[in-house]
Amino acid sequence: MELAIEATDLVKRYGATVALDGLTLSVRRGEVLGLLGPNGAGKSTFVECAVGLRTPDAGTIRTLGMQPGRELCTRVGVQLQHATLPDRLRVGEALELFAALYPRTADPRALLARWGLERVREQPFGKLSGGERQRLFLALALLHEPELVVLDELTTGLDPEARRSAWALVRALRSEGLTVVLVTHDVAEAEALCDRVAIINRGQVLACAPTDEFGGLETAYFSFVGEGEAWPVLSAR
Ligand SMILES: Nc1ncnc2c1ncn2[C@@H]1O[C@H](COP(=O)(O)OP(=O)(O)OP(=O)(O)O)[C@@H](O)[C@H]1O
Repeated sequence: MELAIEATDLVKRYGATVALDGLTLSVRRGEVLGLLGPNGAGKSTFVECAVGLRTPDAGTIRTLGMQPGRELCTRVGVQLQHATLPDRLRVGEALELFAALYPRTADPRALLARWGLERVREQPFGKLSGGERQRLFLALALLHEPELVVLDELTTGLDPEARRSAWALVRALRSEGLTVVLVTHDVAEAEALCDRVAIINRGQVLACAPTDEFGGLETAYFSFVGEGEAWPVLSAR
């Protein structure tokens, strides 16, 4: 079976914090793989290592058959959790700017149409809604027609309608044969979109299986991860 990402015994430390603690995980070509785990589990660190934005301290990782690095950037699209753009940059300008970085791209106008961004083409980034920003980052991640796309908390902060349309977009990418790594906190989202799910905690993969084999992902998630810290119950009054 062809693998899009193959990581073995990855370790990544930030000072005293161990973000990845011997993480082993494979992503198959053409699948939507969900990475599910609590805050600080190491999900973002893993995808950053996979696309070459961070270098692991130990272990091995290959993405699309290559050592992650600069050469990967034409083959991988990334929508990162904390991505931002200058407030005054217009949507159309952002696409043109990014298009200039790649030797070959999709037609930016077609992308604007596909992601419902034509109406806000002249809008500066700072004036876009949360959903429009997410769609712009998706369009930018797909501009160079990558083989693998990493979506880190794609739907966080989106209203239910925008979330539904983001889900439809992920399904469309899958049907086009792209490999998608979807980082999420949302069990329902993982259940709805992912072929397989990896449950990650404390820098390790606790379970990785086809989504329907978990027999109720939410129950499985809590049995692997635990209930976590209890939050104080706030009075409604
Ligand atoms: N640049 C950094 N410097 C120091 N510590 C970091 C850095 N990035 C991440 N960490 C720490 O590494 C651990 C893993 O973080 P990471 O962002 O990979 O987790 P995550 O699963 O993506 O979390 P979240 O769901 O909250 O985004 C956390 O303890 C985090 O505080």
